[in-house]
Amino acid sequence: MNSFEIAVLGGDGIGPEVMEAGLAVLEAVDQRHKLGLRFSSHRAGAMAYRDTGEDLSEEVFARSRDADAILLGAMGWPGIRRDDGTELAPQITLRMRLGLFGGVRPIRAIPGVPLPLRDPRAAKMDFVILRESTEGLFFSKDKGLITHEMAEETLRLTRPTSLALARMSFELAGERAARLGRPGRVTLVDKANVFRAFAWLREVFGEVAAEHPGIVFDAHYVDAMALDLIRRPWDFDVLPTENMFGDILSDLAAGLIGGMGFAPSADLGAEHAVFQPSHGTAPDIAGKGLANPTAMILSGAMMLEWLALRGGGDALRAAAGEIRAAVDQAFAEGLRTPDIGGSHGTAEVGRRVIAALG
Ligand SMILES: NC(=O)C1=CN([C@@H]2O[C@H](COP(=O)(O)OP(=O)(O)OC[C@H]3O[C@@H](n4cnc5c(N)ncnc54)[C@H](O)[C@@H]3O)[C@@H](O)[C@H]2O)C=CC1
Ligand SMILES: CC(C)CC(=O)C(=O)O
Ligand SMILES: [Mg+2]
Repeated sequence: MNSFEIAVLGGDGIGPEVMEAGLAVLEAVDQRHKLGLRFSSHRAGAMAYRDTGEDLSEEVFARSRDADAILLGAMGWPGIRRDDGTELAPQITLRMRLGLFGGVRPIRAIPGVPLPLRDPRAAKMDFVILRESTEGLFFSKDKGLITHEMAEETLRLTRPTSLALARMSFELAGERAARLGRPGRVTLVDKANVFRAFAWLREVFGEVAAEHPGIVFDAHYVDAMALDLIRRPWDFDVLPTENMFGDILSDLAAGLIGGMGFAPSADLGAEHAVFQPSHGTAPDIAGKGLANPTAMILSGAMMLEWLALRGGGDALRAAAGEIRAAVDQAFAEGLRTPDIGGSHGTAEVGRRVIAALG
């Protein structure tokens, strides 16, 4: 029987709250399908830093690196800062140290969840932001030149990472085209009208596009994309983009499907992967049992699919599909979290999704 060691980093604020519901769902599918999931929890984040002086100790890093996959809640807390004034962000450290360049952030309208856009086509929204997560403007983290007179941060793109991102984009578009029965399309989101780095990135993507003639390739400026994600989000498929652009657009896109509580993510590298909601620690609702754990639950499903691709077998893929179907069914049957005007709290979401698993 397979056995998968999953490192669990609940983190801060609503992180551990949504993690509890996410783990309950994973344990339920594990029991049914005998997936061999073994969870070990570790402390990391802003509160760990406050209490121990380390936000991600070498020991926790090593246990996470050596696990088959990492589940992360959310980390950081506005009041807990480093000496330079920035917040603790061990999730960025994990992305950088484990080479998790591919930030996969799917945006899918869940049937029954009220959407802010009134156009009926909004119910068909199903696209993926592919946020490069180790370079771009975030490359400059802790390296910026800050003096009394100026502050300078640097955006860097490298050829190996850009090629890897392009390949991931076209592979994802190919898989989605086969699954959704529609032509695949990769739309690079950049600012090539102003920065040569992005004109260069278009060329790198063009090289990979030439190897995938069945997939449409085009590019869109990021400011226009912010507009079009509000105006016609149903027209898009796979949207690779630079780290900072992806960070911003993925929150905007989460707003299109009901809020941060519905937006899962996976940070993928060649060897390692972190699965976490796109949201943060939500200090405004932390500790009240109000957080919507759907994003965490769906991130767990993404983890099962990734383990399946790494030789884990079809049971994992089936379990991921069951989780997604159970989430859809629970909302279709009236589950309503506080972020969409309902009153069903974090634990209730977990219970209803588990009940919908059948
Ligand atoms: N990956 C991570 O661990 C991330 C960590 N952060 C950190 O989290 C802290 C708070 O950041 P914010 O800018 O407030 O972003 P946030 O994502 O925590 O919250 C933004 C808004 O979305 C709501 N929200 C977020 N998750 C929700 C959920 N599951 N259910 C219902 N509502 C939800 C919050 O209540 C808030 O109104 C900061 O310290 C930030 O650095 C922020 C983003 C991602
Ligand atoms: C600390 C942040 C960079 C995390 C974040 O906003 C994200 O992962 O989207
Ligand atoms: Mg973000």
